[in-house]
Amino acid sequence: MEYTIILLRHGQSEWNRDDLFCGWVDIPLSDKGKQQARDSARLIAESGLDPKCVFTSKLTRSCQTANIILEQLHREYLDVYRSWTLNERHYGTLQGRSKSDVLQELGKDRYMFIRRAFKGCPPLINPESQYAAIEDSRYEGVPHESLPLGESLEMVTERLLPYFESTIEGVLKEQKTVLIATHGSIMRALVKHLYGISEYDISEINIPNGIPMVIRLDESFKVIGDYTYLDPEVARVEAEKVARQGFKNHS
Ligand SMILES: O=C(O)[C@H](O)COP(=O)(O)O
Repeated sequence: MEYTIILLRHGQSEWNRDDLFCGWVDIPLSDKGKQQARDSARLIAESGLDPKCVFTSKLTRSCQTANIILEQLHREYLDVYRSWTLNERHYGTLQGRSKSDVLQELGKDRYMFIRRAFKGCPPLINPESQYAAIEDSRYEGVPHESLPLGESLEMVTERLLPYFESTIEGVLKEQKTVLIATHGSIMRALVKHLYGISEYDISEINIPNGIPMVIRLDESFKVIGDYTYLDPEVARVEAEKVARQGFKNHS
């Protein structure tokens, strides 16, 4: 028995386009992001993969990405599961700030430590701030102390894995192929966990918007081979652009 996860970072959001830290702020897809979602659907259809259900975060950009794909695949009837544990990492006080301003203020080492080190955590935001983004009816029922005010990739991993192991693995067992439309930090946390990537090596991995990644698992949910992108060349170029965000002439 083999299981397949199609793992996808949402299409470009308006704040990705404008180079702002986004995190839990609920920003929609840009026009380019909507096109990337349509392109993802085409790549999935061409690959012959046939997802039987979908997971998204509670953030609009991941829901929009999944909706566009389901529409393009004529699969709008599929079950969709949404969880806050698939949200982007909370970027604390950096949410809403320009990446190049933060780079200038903190310097390259600190900026890259916060963005990419496994234990790099942004300064926690005041829950009263307009950009804290946790006081929202979509998080009703989530214990208040579970909602983050700033997270490292390590903290993201701690909130993601219980959901992955309890819910996603259970659904995978029944459905065999699932699509997870989510965020860059969730993808980094998941590939680190599944492929046993070191803390050092994960800091070098950047995830492009809107290019499906395929992960194959055996019956005990161990990975088979390496992960692949459905468009490896575009994924490589776009991942490099993500790495350079905030730096001059990054795009
Ligand atoms: O939340 C954000 O700003 C991005 O989606 C992820 O940003 P990063 O690539 O700087 O971690």
